[in-house]
Amino acid sequence: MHPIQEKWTDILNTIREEHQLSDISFKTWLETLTVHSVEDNEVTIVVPTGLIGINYITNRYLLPLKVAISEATGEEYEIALIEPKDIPSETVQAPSTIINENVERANLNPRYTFDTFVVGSNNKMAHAASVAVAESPGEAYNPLFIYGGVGLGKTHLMHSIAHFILQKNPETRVLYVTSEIFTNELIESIRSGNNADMTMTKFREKYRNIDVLMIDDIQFIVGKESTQEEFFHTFNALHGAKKQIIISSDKPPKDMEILEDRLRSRFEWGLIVDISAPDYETRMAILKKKEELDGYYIDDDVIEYIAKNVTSNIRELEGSLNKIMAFANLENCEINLALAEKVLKDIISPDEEMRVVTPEIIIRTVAEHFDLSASDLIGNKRSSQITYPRQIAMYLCRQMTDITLKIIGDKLGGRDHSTIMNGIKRIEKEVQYSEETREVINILKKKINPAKNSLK
Ligand SMILES: Nc1ncnc2c1ncn2[C@@H]1O[C@H](COP(=O)(O)OP(=O)(O)OP(=O)(O)O)[C@@H](O)[C@H]1O
Repeated sequence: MHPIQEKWTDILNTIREEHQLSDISFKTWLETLTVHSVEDNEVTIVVPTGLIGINYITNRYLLPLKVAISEATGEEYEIALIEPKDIPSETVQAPSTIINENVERANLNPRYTFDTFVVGSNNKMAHAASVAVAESPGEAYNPLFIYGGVGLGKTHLMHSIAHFILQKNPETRVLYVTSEIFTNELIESIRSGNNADMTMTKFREKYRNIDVLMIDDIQFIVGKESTQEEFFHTFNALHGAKKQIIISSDKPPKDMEILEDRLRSRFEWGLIVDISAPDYETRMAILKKKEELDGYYIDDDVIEYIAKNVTSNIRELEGSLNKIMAFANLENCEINLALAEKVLKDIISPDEEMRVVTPEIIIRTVAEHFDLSASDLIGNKRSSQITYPRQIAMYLCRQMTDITLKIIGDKLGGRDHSTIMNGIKRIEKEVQYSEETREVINILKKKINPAKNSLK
């Protein structure tokens, strides 16, 4: 073993001490580095966070690394940073996170910290980019645009960034809002003139007088002209003043069809990272983390059963575990595989005979999937959070049952057949161009009729 490899931990710890690195910085950027080889005075170091990590380390830690290596060995070395994919035989540890116990802020979920975020192959880049932004808001990547499917951890990452920034500097003005809140406040300020709690001046003060703006689920401003217009000016004001902007969405800017081009191009100025569905190992790790955080003890076969069968949505993965715990508490019974199978039979039932699919099953399943109630879908509310699931229900009723448009309309709150037709057409179109919608449809079909629609 080369002396640099022997002394590697000490070299990293020297940098940590001399530069007074926080635990999260150290664990994300340095502790995960491994020395691949040392040849002709060049040290090749593997960076598990890929290109994001390589850029970040080059800017921040290259010199400290050179100095620490030269202090430890008495010789000067050049450094080459490579991605793990360039050394296929190497296994590299994923970056981990730290305990960060004391952060609790209004509007932020206290549990959504880097510490409780499990890093896996599905979110490694998004996590690394988030840590980089948390460490140097307004400098590293601006805006940071995080996209991915439903319930995959975008909000969790955004809150983690906010907690981290506030913990390091409690004076920082961090604002986290959903795009729905942004839109509602804008509407209120326009509608109410100067007599309201939220006048236009107050609205602009609120959104422009801050250091970090986080807008969750930006897809909901698509198609809303005045919201896009105001957001465009908010964006420019903040970005021009080097304030950090973090945006989440269910799809990348290029796939947001009716987004104004000038906004799309701004979203593409910084860094765009995605979060995909977790693999089996990550699902296991997330369940174990939850078990640890909630102080449960659950047999591995139960955890494995959930991880194997609930594959595409982390909210649902956690929900499955919660459901089992709640049932066991209520019934005061032991948590075992048989109980898990019983409690989760609506979600997971691979061996079940093909069930008869009814519109009621479809409506209930779609509502649950989107965290709504069946009466939301049947009712008259027309917000996009409800319209989209309602149209999905129309589409699935058409696809999975033999009933007529008229009966689908009756089941969905007495809607007429042209409304149903339009809803079905919209989803048919989305299925063609949106991978996201295709995925949602697949998941729902599997939930509605697991025996017929198995997912990988
Ligand atoms: N990598 C992870 N480690 C631990 N928990 C996770 C991870 N990813 C997601 N979760 C958990 O899954 C749940 C859903 O995550 P979150 O709300 O962040 O998803 P989202 O992508 O914002 O969803 P939506 O598209 O509905 O807004 C949360 O309870 C979150 O803590």
